[in-house]
Amino acid sequence: MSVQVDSLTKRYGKQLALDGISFRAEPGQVLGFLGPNGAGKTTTLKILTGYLSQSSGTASVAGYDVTTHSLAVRRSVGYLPEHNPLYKDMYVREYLQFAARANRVPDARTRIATLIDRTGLGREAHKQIGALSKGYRQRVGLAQALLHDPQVLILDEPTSGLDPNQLAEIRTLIQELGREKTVIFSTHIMQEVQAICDRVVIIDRGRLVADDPIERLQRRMRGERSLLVEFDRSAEPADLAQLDGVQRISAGRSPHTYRLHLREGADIRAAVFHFAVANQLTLLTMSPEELSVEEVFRALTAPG
Ligand SMILES: Nc1ncnc2c1ncn2[C@@H]1O[C@H](COP(=O)(O)OP(=O)(O)OP(=O)(O)O)[C@@H](O)[C@H]1O
Repeated sequence: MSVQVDSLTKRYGKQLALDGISFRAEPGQVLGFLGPNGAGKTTTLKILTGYLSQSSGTASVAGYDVTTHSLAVRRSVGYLPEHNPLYKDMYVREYLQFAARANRVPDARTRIATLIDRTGLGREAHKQIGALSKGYRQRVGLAQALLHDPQVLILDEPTSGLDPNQLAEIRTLIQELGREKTVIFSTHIMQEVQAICDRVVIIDRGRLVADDPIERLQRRMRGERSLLVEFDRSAEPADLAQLDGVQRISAGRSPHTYRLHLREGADIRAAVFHFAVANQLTLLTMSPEELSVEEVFRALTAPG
């Protein structure tokens, strides 16, 4: 197991920012670390990279405890912080050479050339960092995080503020990196998690609310599955609610459209058809709806 977190808590003065979270991440996996603003994502990632100490609980990276073996942890982990601090007046190549020296990266020249290519920095590599767009600065941060070829890559909101093209490229890169390394990245963009993660950990107000493979998370919420039906005329919602397997009814967006919220495993398609015939209605649409990861996330992290 390359990342192991057990009952981690963190207090900032009186505030409990992390309230006993535990999770694991394995090599060859992209783990999405999801949560609304202030959930505790950055706090967790800083503890994992040895930049912050926990109040209680344990965490280890590549088999090294973050408290007792922080140097070995830093050697095993590549970290892209949320506000990627770069020296703006340095040139890209110069900056990476400087970072490589600081980390005693062997054969730095070749390594830097490989990473400039890998992170798509080629066209911009001759520029000063201050002259780069946000997306290219993120690439410099990624290249830096990868310099010492770490087993574990920890990226704090690596895609925030990128345009759609840059977003697609960085996501592809993260996915590729996930094949060889353990990648943990934080985001509050649900579609991103759906697009590139194998697994998702969701935290909310310092507590873990889900830790599942993407498909399992969706399956877990299937108790809330619904069927959208549309007739040519109004139906009586109270009669529809009588159908076996229906938990409740809500109105659809267009007239004569109803959303039937179903019990887990219920299949009521035939019953809806018979209902239409018995009530002399014409059935125009019948479509099953499944919750997206976004809806699952909202359901799990709703205030209150
Ligand atoms: N240095 C600090 N001192 C006091 N409170 C802090 C400190 N850092 C974070 N917090 C608080 O701890 C909680 C968790 O913050 P954290 O930055 O880990 O959340 P996050 O999930 O990364 O949020 P975001 O998505 O907004 O970046 C927040 O309520 C925040 O205000």
